[in-house]
Amino acid sequence: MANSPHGGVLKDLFARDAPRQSELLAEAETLPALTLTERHLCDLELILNGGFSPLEGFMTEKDFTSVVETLRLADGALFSMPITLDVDQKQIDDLGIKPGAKITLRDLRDDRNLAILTVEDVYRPDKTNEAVKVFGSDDDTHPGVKHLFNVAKEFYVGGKLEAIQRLEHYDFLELRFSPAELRAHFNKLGWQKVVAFQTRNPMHRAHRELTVRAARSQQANVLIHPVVGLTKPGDIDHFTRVRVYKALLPRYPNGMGALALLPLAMRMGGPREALWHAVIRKNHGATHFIVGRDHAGPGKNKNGKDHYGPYDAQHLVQQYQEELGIKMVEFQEMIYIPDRDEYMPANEIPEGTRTLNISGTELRHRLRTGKEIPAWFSYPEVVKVLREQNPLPREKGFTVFLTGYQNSGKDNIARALQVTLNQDGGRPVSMLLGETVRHELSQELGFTRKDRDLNISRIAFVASELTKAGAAVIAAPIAPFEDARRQARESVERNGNFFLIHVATPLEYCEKTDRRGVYAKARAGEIKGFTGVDDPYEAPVNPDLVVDLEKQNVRSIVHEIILLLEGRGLLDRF
Ligand SMILES: Nc1ncnc2c1ncn2[C@@H]1O[C@H](COP(=O)(O)OS(=O)(=O)O)[C@@H](OP(=O)(O)O)[C@H]1O
Repeated sequence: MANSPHGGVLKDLFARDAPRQSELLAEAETLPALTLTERHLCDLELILNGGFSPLEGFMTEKDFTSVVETLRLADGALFSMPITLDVDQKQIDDLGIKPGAKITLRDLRDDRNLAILTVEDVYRPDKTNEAVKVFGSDDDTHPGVKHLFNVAKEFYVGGKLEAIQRLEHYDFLELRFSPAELRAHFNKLGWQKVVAFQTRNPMHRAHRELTVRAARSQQANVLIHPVVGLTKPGDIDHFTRVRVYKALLPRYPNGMGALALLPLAMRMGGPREALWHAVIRKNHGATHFIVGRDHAGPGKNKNGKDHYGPYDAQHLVQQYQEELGIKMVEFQEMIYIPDRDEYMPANEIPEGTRTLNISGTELRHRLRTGKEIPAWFSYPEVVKVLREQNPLPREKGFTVFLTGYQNSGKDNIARALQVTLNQDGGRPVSMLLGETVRHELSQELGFTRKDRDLNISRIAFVASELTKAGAAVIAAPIAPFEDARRQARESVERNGNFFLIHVATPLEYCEKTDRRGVYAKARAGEIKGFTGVDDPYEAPVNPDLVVDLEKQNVRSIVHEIILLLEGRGLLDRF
């Protein structure tokens, strides 16, 4: 049997309200609707499916104050994290949010109505007190504090919820289990004891050894229960992590491990967060919960010290585990002993034993540079997933952006560069010549500054998307304005390397060698606002390379560009 839910009853509001779904759907259409943020959606999903049992809605002022001050709801049940719905004055006025009113809660991603909230109260929290009591300080280097002060709105709305329909997910559906589903799963498997492991990071061999040991010590099974809602800014995206967990799962002894995803919005609240995590795992049927060193820690504070002591979280969970009815398993750091080719808990290793470790920084370095990641540290199938997510420079796209006067030779350089890159292979090469873009993307645009800027921003958008997809992009518009070129760089650099090449062939030379007679027409006033004649060209301030076709030939210029690309490892073969 799975562990009993916190408070004895699983508050599965989806199940409770399912018989009234059509009625609630119709009612929701008639009510003012509040569009929820990503964070609200995570909280809502876990209130509606019972992950936050015994909650049946967002906290009223009475519950909020009690949780902040005493780690308990007003009725005395343990609950360490405030779960609040924040709104601003305009939303209160526009939607008529007041005690007794009903509000539809809507999904920002697809506009579906998810729940109806019956407002009990609207209150203005003391955020500084909340930060200090919940997170331990008002230092906004803490992501939870930062959210509270900079993102959360001024008022909280408390009240009970009625569930209309589930949030739609499109990724890893087979791994998304509600508490009821997970409990049924454990019961089906006959699992009596389940040790839950919380994580927001990829898992390597040390984590596998640790969880297996934890399970064996309790004669239990393991639930890998990673957070796929919101984690710490800068974390590895959940898509990659879930692929890692899936790759790791077969490495557990036969039938020992299960994997389920938790759509939680973490607050990085250390001890209080650990206790909250334990409640959530109990609601999902776990009997044991692993709490490690610096559990849900947010990192360093403004004085460069950790926000929490390394074992604060363990101490708090320990204090309440009996009352809560879920047993904490302490996470001992697992260290590799090369002479025995095995992992051991840090506190059991005899002094003087040779050990090996790879730090997070070192791992990132090895992934970036393609250096070996040994099998004692991680399984090859896990490393493969991480490598796919950290392509080496030679596997990444880039953009070469040539700017210069009409007939400066930029188009010829672009074509010769295209041939050279095609010869070497490895990536698709995409050309965005000024003329092609004007014909395919910007037919309606003229040559005012506004139109030229819009033309360049379209080129930048396409170049950026192609760069993301791994192509070598060669763009060659006149692009006479610094600002537009800078924005193009910013846009592409979100996805890969950007090289600005100033084709600085002097205007006189461009004009002298113009076989198409375009400059002559511009001089004669037949073309107005022509760059170099009666419209400005701002020379780039920080080009990556300056070339000049009056002094160099196309071949030597292309060679210079190739050297530039090589210098960044983009053309490496090995
Ligand atoms: N007023 C004016 N100023 C500059 N250029 C003009 C103008 N009118 C037409 N053309 C022809 O349009 C081509 C340049 O367009 P671009 O898209 O590269 O210019 S920009 O980057 O948007 O400023 C370029 O053509 P190609 O040389 O065939 O590319 C110009 O000859």
